[in-house]
Amino acid sequence: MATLDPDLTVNGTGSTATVSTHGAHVTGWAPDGAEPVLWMSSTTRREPGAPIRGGVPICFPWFGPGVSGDRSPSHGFARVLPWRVVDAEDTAGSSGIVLELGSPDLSDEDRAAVGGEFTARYSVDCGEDLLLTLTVTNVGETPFTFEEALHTYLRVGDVRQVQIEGLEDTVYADKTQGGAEHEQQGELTLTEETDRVYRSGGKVTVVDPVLGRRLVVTKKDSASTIVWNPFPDKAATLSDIGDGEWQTLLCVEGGNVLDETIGLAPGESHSMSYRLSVEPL
Ligand SMILES: O=P(O)(O)OC[C@H]1O[C@@H](O)[C@H](O)[C@@H](O)[C@@H]1O
Repeated sequence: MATLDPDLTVNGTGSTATVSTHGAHVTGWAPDGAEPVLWMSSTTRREPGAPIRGGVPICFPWFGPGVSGDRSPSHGFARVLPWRVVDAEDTAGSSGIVLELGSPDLSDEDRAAVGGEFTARYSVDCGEDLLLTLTVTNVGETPFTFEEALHTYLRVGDVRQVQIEGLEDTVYADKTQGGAEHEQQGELTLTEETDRVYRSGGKVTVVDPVLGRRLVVTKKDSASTIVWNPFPDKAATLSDIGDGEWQTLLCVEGGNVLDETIGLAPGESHSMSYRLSVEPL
C-alpha cells in the first residue's frame, strides 16, 4: 500500500509542530516542555486519498457535505491531496512553513466540482502560540464561492469534564437535529454527541480540569466556530477513532461555513487565521 512522506518538523521559538504535506495537515503541536495540545487517533489512516483523523485537517472548498448537502468527499478534497511546500520562514519570534494548493494541482473531476480557479496558501507559524493562516485567492475570471474550516482536534483529559467559555448567547445550528437553531445558554459542557456550528468568531477558552490547563482559541475573519465530539455511539462507527479515544478529543474549529460562505470576485483574496495558546489553570 502506498504511504505518505514523513511529517516535517517546524521548530519554533517556544513551540514545535509536525506537518504532513498530505492535506497540509498539522499533525502535532506543543509548546516547549509541555504536553501535546492536539489530539491524534491511534488508528488513523495514513495513506494517499484518506483523511488523517486528528491534528488540524483543512476543510476546503466545502464543509461536511457542503451547503447543498450532497458534496463528496466530506469536508472537501483539500485534506486528502498533497500540498506543495513553497516557503520555510524563520522570522524573529516565530518559525513557520507555508504550503500551497491550487487549481492546477487538482484532477479534472475535482476542478470541475470547484466551479472556479483558486490558490490556497496556508502558513503554520510556531511561536509561543500556534498560528494558522489560510488565504484563498480567486485566480480565475468568474466568481469563486467556498466554505473553509480549520478542524482542530484539541486533546483534553475528559471531554465530559471540560468547560467551553466564549460561546454564551450565540446562535448555533445543531447538526444532530438537522440544523435546528438554538441560542447557547451559559457555558458549554458536553453531555452527548455534539455537532454544532456557532455563528461566532469570538475567543473560545477550553477549561480542562483534568489536564490542568486552558486552551485558548482566537480567530480572525472566521465567522463560524464548530464544536464536535462523536460520543461513544457515533465513535463506534468511525474505524479511525481508537477504542475509548473519543473521550480525550474535542474539536473547536474555526471557519466560514453555511451562511458564512465566502464569495470572491476575480482577483480577490480572503484570509482567516486561528491562534491556539495554552495557559496553566
Ligand atoms: O468524519 P469527518 O468527515 O472527518 O467529519 C467529522 C465531523 O466533522 C465536524 O466538523 C462536522 O460538523 C461533523 O458533522 C462531522 O461528523
